[in-house]
Parts: sequence; structure tokens; C-alpha cells
Amino acid sequence: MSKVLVSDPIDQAGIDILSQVARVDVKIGLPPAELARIIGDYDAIMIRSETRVTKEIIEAATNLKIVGRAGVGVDNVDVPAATRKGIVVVNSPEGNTIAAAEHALAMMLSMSRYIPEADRSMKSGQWNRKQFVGTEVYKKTLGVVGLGKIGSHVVTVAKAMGMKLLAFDPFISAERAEQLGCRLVDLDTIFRESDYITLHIPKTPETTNLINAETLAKMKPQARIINCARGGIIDEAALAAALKAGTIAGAAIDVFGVEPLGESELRSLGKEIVLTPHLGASTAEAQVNVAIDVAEQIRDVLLGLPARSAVNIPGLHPDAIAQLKPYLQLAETLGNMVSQLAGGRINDLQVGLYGDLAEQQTKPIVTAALKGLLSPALRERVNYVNAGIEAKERGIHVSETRDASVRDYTATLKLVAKGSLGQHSVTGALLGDAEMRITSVDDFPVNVVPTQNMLFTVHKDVPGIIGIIGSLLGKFNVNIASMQVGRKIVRGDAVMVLSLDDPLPDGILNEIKQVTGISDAYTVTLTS
Ligand SMILES: NC(=O)C1=CN([C@@H]2O[C@H](COP(=O)(O)OP(=O)(O)OC[C@H]3O[C@@H](n4cnc5c(N)ncnc54)[C@H](O)[C@@H]3O)[C@@H](O)[C@H]2O)C=CC1
Ligand SMILES: O=C(O)C(=O)COP(=O)(O)O
Repeated sequence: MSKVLVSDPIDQAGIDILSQVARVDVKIGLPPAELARIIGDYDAIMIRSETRVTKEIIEAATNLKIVGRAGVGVDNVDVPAATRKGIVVVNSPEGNTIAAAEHALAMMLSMSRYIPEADRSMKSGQWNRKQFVGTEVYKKTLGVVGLGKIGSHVVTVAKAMGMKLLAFDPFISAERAEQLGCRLVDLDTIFRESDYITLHIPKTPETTNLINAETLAKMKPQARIINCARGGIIDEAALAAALKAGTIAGAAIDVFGVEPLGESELRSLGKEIVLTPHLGASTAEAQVNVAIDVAEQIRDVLLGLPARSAVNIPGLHPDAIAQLKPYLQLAETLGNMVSQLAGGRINDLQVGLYGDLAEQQTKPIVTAALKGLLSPALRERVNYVNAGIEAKERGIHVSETRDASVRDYTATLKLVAKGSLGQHSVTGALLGDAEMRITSVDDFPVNVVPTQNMLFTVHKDVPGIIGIIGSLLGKFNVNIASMQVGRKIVRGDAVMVLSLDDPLPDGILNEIKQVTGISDAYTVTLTS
């Protein structure tokens, strides 16, 4: 039975789902060394933002198949290290959107009306009305950095509160921004014109320290900044200095460079700052959503099914996967075949997509071809997660050609592999919905169903050769299931493809290569 480690607080709804297929151990607050010591036992780990799945943890994770992040941000996971090892990383892209957006809005209003400080003063026995005169958000300008799922919801609600909206997001169109009722501007305009700035971007090398002394200096003195996205996007020392100096008026911060936040100047500031301990996703509703979303994906991956929100595999919806499945199988089979025909080291793969295939998403099909291409060398170590990266590391150059007008078959895929021992090509097609055919080998036309044990020969198209091979295989008790010869011209070169009931015993291939008229011979073994 599979084993799943839950190392951060996860709603019971998620644990119930995992328990259907695995033994679940809940161990919260493990020190990194202890996690590294035990992770080798587990097939899956389910986390939130507290557990750091570092390179060291990934290296120690000898059985791990999936990291499930019950939330959005995966900056606490070394995704490249996981990818290299073929470990799927999944998250819940939408489960806590509303919770995070509502928290940002709550922070904006509490900061504007000094609610936390007023509450504190009430609870200490005071009745102080003069000290807490706030500001309205109505007709103020809100600059949203990151107009994704959370940013969009913030914008929708802020608009209803009568705010003017600016947005910066280099990956969003002006039309989309307009639909949401905001003006897409550059970052400088956000800094210079906003009364409120709210961050809804991931932490990346580009966004780290995006808010620093220099950018804070561009803001209006009445500007207030909200960070419910990620720690590290704001330089905390520069923010504390700007608040003390009155460069900006306020800040509301939920996330910190180091969590839990230790001693910090931010803690010593007054009513101008509102602090919460990473509570953006902490609603009952969001926690049920993310737990179910991610637990279902872990369950599916452990059952050998695809995950719907993998962050490190060619992004595909399950419906798209179902539709592409026959093409993916064809690509993988052809990749595997061409790799065995080419032998040696492959440094170039050309992928030709014709007919209906030319209209499909290319990336997953290329990934499947690479998985097949690398599987003779890497066996089960290569999968859809790491095939691209493994190929890149081996210096395999991949190019694609598409032509929807080529209609020899409904969908045709051609792979050409160039390597240290020369160039080989295989073309395959789908008949009907899922029936695979090899339709050419090294440009010789054939029509062969791929089978487990195959023998390919290149020979002179002269009488007698086929008979010689037949009797040679007979001598070694190898049964021929089917045989096809493909040739371009009569008595020219030809290719013979044989499906064998049994693997070719050692030594026979060399004997076949010695036959006069046969210039080359290859075996191909397909495992699936
Ligand atoms: N405080 C909390 O508890 C929570 C925090 N978050 C964080 O909120 C952030 C946003 O989450 P979602 O809206 O769900 O993600 P999303 O992926 O839907 O949106 C992010 C947006 O940022 C944009 N973006 C990326 N790089 C950018 C850059 N350099 N400049 C401007 N825009 C850039 C993207 O184009 C995208 O539209 C994430 O960092 C996530 O980790 C999410 C949930 C809860
Ligand atoms: O989903 C996210 O990105 C969050 O930051 C939420 O973090 P959490 O799951 O509450 O530790």
C-alpha cells in the first residue's frame, strides 16, 4: 500500500480522500533533518507553506512520486529538483482564491480605519475616538500588481466600492484588464499614481524585492501597500524605514521573507502597519477546497492517473489528456522505436506532425516522443515530468514541423533521429480512434502494427533473401507472427519488418547481418 506523509495542517476532508488509497501519516512541524530521514519511506507528501521541500529532501526522497501543495504558491518546493527526478508537483490553483482576495480587502479596510489598533485600545479599557480617524477607499486609486485569479477578484470587489483601478501584469491583455474595469499601466505609473497598492504576484527572481527603497520613494506620501502574496517581494527593512520616515502612509502585511517572522522592525511600528501571520488562505472554506483538490490529485497519481494541476508537466486538462492519449501513445512508441533503430547517442530529433495531429497541442506530443526516445537508456527513470529536461541535459536538439494539409492518414507522426551512428526515421499513424500503424521506416513505406518483439532489416530486393531469414529464424525456433517488405523501387533497397512471437536469441542478429544482400539489421523491443 502507498504511504503519504502530511507534514502541514490539512483539513480532514483531504486526509479522508488519501486514506482511500494509502496509509496516511500526519506529522506536523518536522525539523528538516527529520523530514530528510523519513521521506524515503513515502510515495507522496502533502504540504502547505510551512514545509520546505528542498533539494536535500528531494534527494533523500527515493520513493516519492508526487508533492501536493494544498494551496497556490510552490516557492517552498524546489520544483526543478523535483522535475529532474520525475516527481510531479501539484497545487490547488483556485481553492483559496476568494480567501486570499478577501484577506487583502480586509487588510486594506482595517489599515485605512485603524481597526486593529482601535480594537487593542478598546480591549485595554480606553475609549479613544480622536486617535483613529481613518481614510476612505471610495474614489481612491488602487494599483493591482498581478491581475491573475486573486488580483481579478480584488479588482471586482474594489470596483464595487467605488475605487479607481490600475493594474500591472505583463502577461495579461489590455482587453482583459478593461473587461475587469481597470486600466493596464506600467509599474512606474502604479507606484506614482496609486493611493493603495496590492500585490498578487508569485515570488520569482523578477519579483523579489520589487518593493524596495527606490520604488517606495516613487510612491505618494499617502500611499498604502498591501502584501498578501509572498514574503520577499517587499524589502522589509526598506518598508520599515519608509513607514518611519513617512515616505508612505501605511502597510498591511500577511507574508514575510522568513516565516514565522522573528524579531523584526515591522513588529515595533504603530497603527500605520497591520500584520497578520500568513492568514490569506486561512478560511474554513478554502481549507476544505484545497485539501480536497490536492488530495484527489495525489490519489489519482498514486493510482497511475494524470493530475489536473501539475505545475511541472506540460499543462493539460484531464479531458485534453483523454483526447490526446492515442497520440501520446503513438509518439511514445515511435520515439522508442527510432531510438532503438538509431542506437548510439542521439543529438537531434525532428518531430513532424501531419493531418489532425498538426492541430493538436505540440508540447505533450513532443514530450511523449522524448519519453519514448529516452526510455531504452533511462527505463522507468524517465516520465512525462522529466523527459524534456533529461533530453535538454543530453543536448538533444528538438525541432517541430506541422502540416495539417498532409492527409495520407487522418493523423501522422514522423520522427527523425540523428545520432552518432547515423540517421533513422519512423512514421506512424492512427487508424480510426486508436489503432496504431507504422507507415514507414527510413522512408520505406510499410503498414505494420507495432508489437513487442520486432526485427528490421535493410536488404537488396532480390529473390531469396526473405527465405534465408525465414529459415534462419526457424533454425533458432523463433516464430514469425507477421512480415512486411517495403521498397521504393523494384530490385532496389528494401526494408523488412518482422513481428516475432519471442525475443531474438543472442547472436542471431549478427548472423542475420552476415547474410549476403542484407546491409543492416536491428531489433526493437517495445515494453508497453
Ligand atoms: N497569503 C496567502 O495565504 C496566499 C497567497 N497567495 C499568493 O498570491 C499570489 C497570486 O496568486 P494567484 O492570483 O492565485 O495566482 P495567478 O497565477 O492566478 O496570478 C498571478 C499573476 O501574476 C502575474 N505575474 C507574474 N509575474 C509578474 C510580474 N513580474 N509582474 C506582474 N505580474 C506578474 C501573472 O501574469 C498572473 O496573472 C501567489 O504568489 C500566491 O502564492 C495565494 C493564496 C493565499
Ligand atoms: O496558497 C498559498 O500560496 C498560500 O500562501 C497559502 O499558504 P498556507 O497554505 O495557508 O500555508
